[in-house]
Amino acid sequence: MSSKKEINEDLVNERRKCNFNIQEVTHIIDGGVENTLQRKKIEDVALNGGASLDDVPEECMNLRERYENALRKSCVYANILRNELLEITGIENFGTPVIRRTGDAFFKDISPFMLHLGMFVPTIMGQCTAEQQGIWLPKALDMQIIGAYAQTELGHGTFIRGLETTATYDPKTKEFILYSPTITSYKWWAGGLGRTANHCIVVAQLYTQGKCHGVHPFIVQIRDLDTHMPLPGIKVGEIGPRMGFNTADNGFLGFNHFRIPRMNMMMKNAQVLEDGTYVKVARHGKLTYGTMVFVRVTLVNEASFNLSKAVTIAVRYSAVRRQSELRPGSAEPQILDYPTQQHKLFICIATAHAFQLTANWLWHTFTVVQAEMRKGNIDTLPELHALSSCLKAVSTSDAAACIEQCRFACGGHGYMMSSNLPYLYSFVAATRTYEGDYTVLLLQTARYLVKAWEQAEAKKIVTPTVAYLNRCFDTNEKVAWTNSPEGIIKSFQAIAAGKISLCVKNIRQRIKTGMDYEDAWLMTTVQLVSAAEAHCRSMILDTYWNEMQRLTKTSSDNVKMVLYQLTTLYLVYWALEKSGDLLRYTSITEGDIDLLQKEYEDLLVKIRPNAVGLVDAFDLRDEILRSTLGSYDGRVYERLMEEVQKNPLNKVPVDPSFQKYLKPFMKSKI
Ligand SMILES: CC/C=C\C/C=C\C/C=C\C/C=C\C/C=C\C/C=C\CCC(=O)SCCNC(=O)CCNC(=O)[C@H](O)C(C)(C)COP(=O)(O)OP(=O)(O)OC[C@H]1O[C@@H](n2cnc3c(N)ncnc32)[C@H](O)[C@@H]1OP(=O)(O)O
Ligand SMILES: Cc1cc2nc3c(=O)[nH]c(=O)nc-3n(C[C@H](O)[C@H](O)[C@H](O)COP(=O)(O)OP(=O)(O)OC[C@H]3O[C@@H](n4cnc5c(N)ncnc54)[C@H](O)[C@@H]3O)c2cc1C
Repeated sequence: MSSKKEINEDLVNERRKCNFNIQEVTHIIDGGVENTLQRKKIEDVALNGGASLDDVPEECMNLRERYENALRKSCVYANILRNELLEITGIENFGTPVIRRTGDAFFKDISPFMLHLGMFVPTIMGQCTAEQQGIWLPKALDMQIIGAYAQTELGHGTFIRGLETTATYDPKTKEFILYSPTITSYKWWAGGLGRTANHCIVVAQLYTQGKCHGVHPFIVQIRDLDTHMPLPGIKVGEIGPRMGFNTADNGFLGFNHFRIPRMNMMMKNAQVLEDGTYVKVARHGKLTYGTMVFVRVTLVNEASFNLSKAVTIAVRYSAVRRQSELRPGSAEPQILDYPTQQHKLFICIATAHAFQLTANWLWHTFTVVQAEMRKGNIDTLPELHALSSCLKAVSTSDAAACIEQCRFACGGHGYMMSSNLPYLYSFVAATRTYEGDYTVLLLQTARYLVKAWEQAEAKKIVTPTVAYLNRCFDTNEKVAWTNSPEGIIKSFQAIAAGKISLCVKNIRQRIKTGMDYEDAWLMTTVQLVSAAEAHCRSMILDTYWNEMQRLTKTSSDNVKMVLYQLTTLYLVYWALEKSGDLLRYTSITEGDIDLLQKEYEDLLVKIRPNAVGLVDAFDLRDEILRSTLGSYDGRVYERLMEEVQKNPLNKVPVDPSFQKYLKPFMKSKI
């Protein structure tokens, strides 16, 4: 066991073995040297005070204490945000992943301000007119008002058109009347709504001049700004303990004929004039869903970031942990030396890279589409919706699975809250559901793919992300298998095209048997989800491979080599995972699959000496990792012991409950 200041000897050796320049890889992950410098500057400012601010671990507090503690820290952090960080990032990057990253140093669970920054502010920016932004945005950025995003109801989350809350315009008073007509119409789940927010965005069915115009967003004050009491006509509270997010005060909200001024309707995309006339401004009906698209785009980055934390913890721990013996009497190996452990972990490093590069690419696409829409061109929105839907679904789902694998890789200690792995898992598990459930979003992408297939069939040129359909359309034969990165990507495109084609065929066959289109679609949805997933995987593989090629063009040879190995590992891993599909849609043989397996195992051996270097390259400060198992110095056992001292149960040698329950119980029966 190392002394307090020393770095664990095994980790020292691992770092000595690393044969590439770690900083170079950090710059690639960050998207350039400038970004790394900016990130470090932000981290230095935000974490200047040591960040955690907790004497007792969050997990040792009761629900109320946890909330109060999270709110206390949120105020400290928000002060740094508004007084110092906003100046560094600029308003357009407020709430960027970099800020989100420093936030994690303050909260193991979630800040009650997260939705204010993550959705309330972006919705004001995206859904308000310039005049409305002038009113709300400065107050929101300065946090004079604190908001939530209340869309989901007790009865409906996925099906937004089915929301029941009504906003009825009254031209006499020039107000909207908000009403919750049923128990299922109560807003449910909104983060920050239960105890913290004094305002929220409410998505409600708009009625004017006796007609319903569908769901629209409104900005609503729900609590008095001085007393924080709910305003008359508002019923608000916390929904209760959940798997994670326990400090986010997710809330419920009901309206009893609650009035708001006309101008509180967010009017960028549609307006209600003083006399009650409804005017549609936007050229696309779904622009009111804009905040969701934005958050889905950022969630791909979240998936990568959280996974990079989990795998940093698990790889460092696996270098420190020794277990079993390979031969009788031999020294216990580091568990990282077991190929099965490498199999669990190296794919997680590669996945974090794949999602990071895909997230950067998606963010770029998002900004291009936004710029086009500002010019009045909405043609690229459907493609962005299809892309962000499937990438959000697959990245959050894979990240959750990988984080759980990192926990498995840490054995019993990984189950400790102090490892931070359970927190990471519960956070990322929620991202698979919120902002659009996994299956539901893949089905949105499937709609787009079926249409694209029909266009390809009509010999029309389809959009760039589905361009492979034009190429694959005429191929009746299986695609020729070649074992190369390009060959694997092409094969995945063939799988996607094959699955989409089969879906279209099955839908048409079902219609021929007398089903209407909706039923034929419904009966094909299991295959449609699979087709959308295949399309998404082909895109991730393609983006990861091509972006890594581009980004390493000027890198040193060893960096090129290790990143090539990692990218190839990712491609080969997925080829093996989907070998059934490859057998179906390409000319791959059993012998080829054996070769792939051998290549995969060889790659594990090659990557092994650089494993710790690769996770060090994520450059995650200990304050951000917040893990007894994953710190840079590898003092795992000392930290686990230190944590025990902080446990309130250990403050007295005999717990008072002994006299109260245990002793009488033991004496009660002879
Ligand atoms: C101190 C603080 C510290 C740190 C904080 C700092 C910073 C924080 C920054 C980042 C944090 C990161 C992330 C976290 C942030 C917030 C997230 C937290 C919590 C989650 C909040 C929520 O969950 S909010 C609720 C979200 N709800 C949903 O997502 C609902 C899902 N359902 C839908 O999206 C839709 O209903 C639907 C897509 C399922 C279907 O809609 P609808 O029925 O209306 O449509 P149709 O099926 O009929 O389709 C019609 C056509 O419309 C197209 N369509 C659908 N949606 C869109 C869209 N969004 N854009 C464009 N087009 C769309 C559809 O494809 C159809 O087209 P056709 O051509 O085929 O007809
Ligand atoms: C931690 C957390 C935080 C949240 N924060 C917020 C917030 O701040 N604001 C807010 O408004 N909401 C919030 N939500 C709500 C969240 O957006 C919804 O829970 C989510 O969109 C899923 O909707 P649902 O709960 O209605 O699930 P459901 O739609 O009821 O899904 C249940 C099951 O039915 C399936 N299903 C549903 N529809 C279909 C379909 N058409 N085809 C096939 N299968 C289908 C789903 O795949 C799923 O398996 C939050 C949720 C969580 C868990």
